[in-house]
Amino acid sequence: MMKSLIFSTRSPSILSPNLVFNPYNSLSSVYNFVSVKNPNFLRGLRSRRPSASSFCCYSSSTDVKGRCYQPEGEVHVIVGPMFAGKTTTLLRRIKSESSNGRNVAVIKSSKDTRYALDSIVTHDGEKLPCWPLTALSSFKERIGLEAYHKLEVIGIDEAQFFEDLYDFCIKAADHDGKTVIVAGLDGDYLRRSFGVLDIIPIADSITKLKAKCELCGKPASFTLRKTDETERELVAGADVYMPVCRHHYASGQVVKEAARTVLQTHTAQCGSL
Ligand SMILES: Nc1ncnc2c1ncn2[C@@H]1O[C@H](COP(=O)(O)OP(=O)(O)O)[C@@H](O)[C@H]1O
Ligand SMILES: Cc1cn([C@H]2C[C@H](O)[C@@H](COP(=O)(O)O)O2)c(=O)[nH]c1=O
Repeated sequence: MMKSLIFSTRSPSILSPNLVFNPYNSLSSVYNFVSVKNPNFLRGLRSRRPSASSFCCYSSSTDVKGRCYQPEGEVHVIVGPMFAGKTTTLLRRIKSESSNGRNVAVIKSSKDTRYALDSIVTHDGEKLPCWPLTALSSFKERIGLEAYHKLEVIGIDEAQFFEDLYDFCIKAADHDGKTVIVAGLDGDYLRRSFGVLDIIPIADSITKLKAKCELCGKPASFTLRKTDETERELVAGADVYMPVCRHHYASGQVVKEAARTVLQTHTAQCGSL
């Protein structure tokens, strides 16, 4: 069973498998108890000023005086090559939002099976429970409508693998008032746009992180695939990929090309014997 998918860094007292109490919540008691499918659901609304005094709409929240308002959504994007700290940054931002009393949930592409199925895991082993999904469109149904409405921050990791990223972010931020924090690769191993760039026009902030070039130690903005596989999507880690600087990306591609030519010539020669 899926566990701990909406969470807080504070320890909640779980009253029943479906009912969780957040002792840190300072708002009226009506907000303290939330029944959801997930046992680790935790309430906590950050005090936010209502953008309009009293209207109720599809995904409204309620302020301390019980007035309905539509919170303003945001989209924040974290990109960079592999090993740059994208997941680490996402994880910290989510933890910080949670510590500030906001309801958070994290999603990752179910294609990423490298370290764990239902957690986002950094290359250093830090982890956080998440919803592994094939499509973002299924999130609302999976989490349940009530829990979705109460959610304030949604983190998305391995975002390059979601085809419906743009539509989801528009809906979540513009219509449902969620803060969406997206982490993923901006470019593939050929340095071609890898999906996440689609949401730049709807983003409030963009952070491009750098890794460390594995060949010279300089800042690395690109991911070099060490193997000969040519499919775009190839889930793997340091066995297949390495972060490199511009110089070593270019020379790495040249070396790969030369190796391929040598191999092809050799195969052809063997075949003609
Ligand atoms: N070649 C490597 N193999 C394994 N871990 C690495 C390598 N290069 C850097 N790291 C570690 O990975 C961390 C970043 O992990 P993570 O946040 O999961 O990155 P990203 O999500 O951008 O791939 C770095 O702080 C570093 O300690
Ligand atoms: C460059 C590149 C990467 N991938 C895959 C490899 C990994 O499974 C993820 C990226 O993981 P990270 O959290 O950023 O380390 O994406 C791919 O499928 N195709 C590529 O070109």
